[in-house]
Amino acid sequence: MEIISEEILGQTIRAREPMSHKGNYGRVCLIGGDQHYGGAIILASQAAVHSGAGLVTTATMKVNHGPLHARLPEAMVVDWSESDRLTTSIQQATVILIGPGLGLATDSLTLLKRTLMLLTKGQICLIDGSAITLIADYRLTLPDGPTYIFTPHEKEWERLSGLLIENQDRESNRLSVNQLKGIVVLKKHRTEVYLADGIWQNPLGTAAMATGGMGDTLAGMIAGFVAQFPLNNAILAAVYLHSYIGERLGKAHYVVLPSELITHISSLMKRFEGN
Ligand SMILES: NC(=O)C1=CN([C@@H]2O[C@H](COP(=O)(O)OP(=O)(O)OC[C@H]3O[C@@H](n4cnc5c(N)ncnc54)[C@H](O)[C@@H]3O)[C@@H](O)[C@H]2O)[C@@H](O)CC1
Ligand SMILES: Nc1ncnc2c1ncn2[C@@H]1O[C@H](COP(=O)(O)OP(=O)(O)O)[C@@H](O)[C@H]1O
Ligand SMILES: [Mg+2]
Repeated sequence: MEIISEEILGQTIRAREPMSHKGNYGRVCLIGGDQHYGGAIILASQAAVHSGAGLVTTATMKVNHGPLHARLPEAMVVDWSESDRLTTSIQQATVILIGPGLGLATDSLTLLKRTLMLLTKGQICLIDGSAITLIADYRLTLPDGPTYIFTPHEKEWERLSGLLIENQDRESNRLSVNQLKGIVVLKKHRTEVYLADGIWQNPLGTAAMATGGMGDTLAGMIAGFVAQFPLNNAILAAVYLHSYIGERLGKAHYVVLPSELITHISSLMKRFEGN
């Protein structure tokens, strides 16, 4: 197992080409946010935009449209029950993130199944929060073709892998990850990233980050990073930078609010950008 270090940031976050445009920085489609958890998809969308994703579309329950637009006019919004528009947004996306605040209702399950069916080869699909729980509860199989990134916390990983939290050692995790045919970001105090060819541990992070919405924020950051940078490095850099900011803010704050962390992403990306 290797430890992620600060060099990953300069190696991954590149200075932008002068002639580039938003189309060069990925189209991210985020799906989630029911009537109870609108904040989760708002945070994920903000994190994707602040990480530099070129175009962001958020498919969420209609009740969340006003709040999302008020906080993040950069995002386009789709009513997740409008199936034609949703289909187009998913088909046009280079990166799809499903799960933050999706909820576990029948409609959410239907939406998840429809999304999975629409995915094609070359797309990157991040699976977080409720989407992980639904896949575990209903034993959904994921179509071959897309690249899958799961971002479970330990309890979600227990549901998905069948491994009790106390049995989640690296060897057992590796075997379960291999069966999933995806990348797993196992979130905890010292988050572990299971790539196809190795396991990486994040050395950063603090209990000041233990507050609702912090994982939704990480999911949005990973989505923004994989939309722009090479896959494995993008995941490692997003995980590292999320905790780097969290630790810095945690020195002066008892609790770090995800919405505050998000406001620091872009300035730190600028500080660490490589050529
Ligand atoms: N503002 C919002 O709208 C929020 C919405 N959220 C959404 O709520 C849905 C349910 O997610 P939750 O994670 O809250 O609920 P879950 O029921 O999936 O998991 C939370 C439980 O797991 C346990 N647990 C064990 N190890 C853990 C670890 N390392 N990290 C975190 N929890 C651990 C906790 O004690 C807790 O009881 C998701 O869709 C999520 O995106 C949450 O992110 C909270 C904030
Ligand atoms: N004690 C801690 N030390 C380091 N990181 C933490 C700690 N508690 C939470 N985090 C981080 O905060 C995030 C929490 O994710 P998650 O539980 O999915 O939150 P939510 O679903 O509420 O958004 C993860 O990235 C996790 O690593
Ligand atoms: Mg979560």
